[in-house]
Amino acid sequence: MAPSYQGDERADKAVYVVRAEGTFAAAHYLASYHGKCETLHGHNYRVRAYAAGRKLDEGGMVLDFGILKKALREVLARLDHTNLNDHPFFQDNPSAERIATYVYEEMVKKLPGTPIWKVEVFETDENLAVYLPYGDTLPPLP
Ligand SMILES: Nc1nc2c(c(=O)[nH]1)N=C([C@H](O)[C@H](O)COP(=O)(O)OP(=O)(O)OP(=O)(O)O)CN2
Ligand SMILES: [Zn+2]
Repeated sequence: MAPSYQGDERADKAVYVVRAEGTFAAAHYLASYHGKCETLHGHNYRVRAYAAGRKLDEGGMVLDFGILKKALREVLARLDHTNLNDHPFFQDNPSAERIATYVYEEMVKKLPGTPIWKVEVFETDENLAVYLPYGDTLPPLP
């Protein structure tokens, strides 16, 4: 059955979003921070990556969850049980924001051409950083 909006202006704007989630455990400290986070400690990070698209394939999918999940888990596996301060990308301040940026950059390398909309990094259940590479717009969608 055709979507109910077919033929009106929403047909050009409608977007599908799919999300994958993964976790990793890592140590870090924030070298430029003045407080308890400047000493070495650890987190169980939860990371969500979102991909977007306007069109569904013949299987009715914008992107197979499995493809997104595999890429995310491969990226997170490289961070799991490491000291994030050893990783040059984080410049001795592995904030949740920098981790979100890193995950985005690595996801784009693994899934070229797949529009990654945003990456969320939960340091704890309460502490969340979000990276929106295209700000308040969507990435270019095919
Ligand atoms: N914008 C950001 N702020 C902070 C980050 C960050 O990545 N981005 N990170 C930290 C520290 O990593 C710290 O471990 C977590 O912060 P904080 O909430 O202060 O500490 P707790 O999780 O232990 O929470 P309590 O409420 O104090 O128990 C700091 N800021
Ligand atoms: Zn921390």
